[in-house]
Amino acid sequence: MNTNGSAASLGTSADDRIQNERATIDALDDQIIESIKRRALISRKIQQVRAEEGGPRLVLSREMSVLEHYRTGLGPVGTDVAARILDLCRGALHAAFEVPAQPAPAAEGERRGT
Ligand SMILES: C=C(O[C@@H]1C=C(C(=O)O)C=C[C@H]1O)C(=O)O
Repeated sequence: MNTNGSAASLGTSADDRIQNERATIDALDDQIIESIKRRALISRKIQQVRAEEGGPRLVLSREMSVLEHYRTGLGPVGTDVAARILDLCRGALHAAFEVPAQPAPAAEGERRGT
């Protein structure tokens, strides 16, 4: 098995083409990752503004139109993609990237050593 995932050895030009295309894929993946992070930050700002005004953090009707947007763009699988992205924007991404790992505060009895 070579680095291109093929047991047969490919010609140099095929190898080069694959490496070039993979560089493009990696660059596109970087853009997708950055876009998801940026989306999550903006989504969180909107959720915070609404919460500060006493509203709900999440709005189902808006989420339905986001799902529909992805379904229109990507077909049925777009709904799954959108669902995962919405999930990340509800907090999973912030939890993974921004909340420093801290030990849970000690319970009352533990602090007193009782
Ligand atoms: C960002 C918003 O708030 C929440 C997050 C959404 C999102 O990440 O797209 C959509 C609806 C809301 O549940 C919004 O209302 O636009």
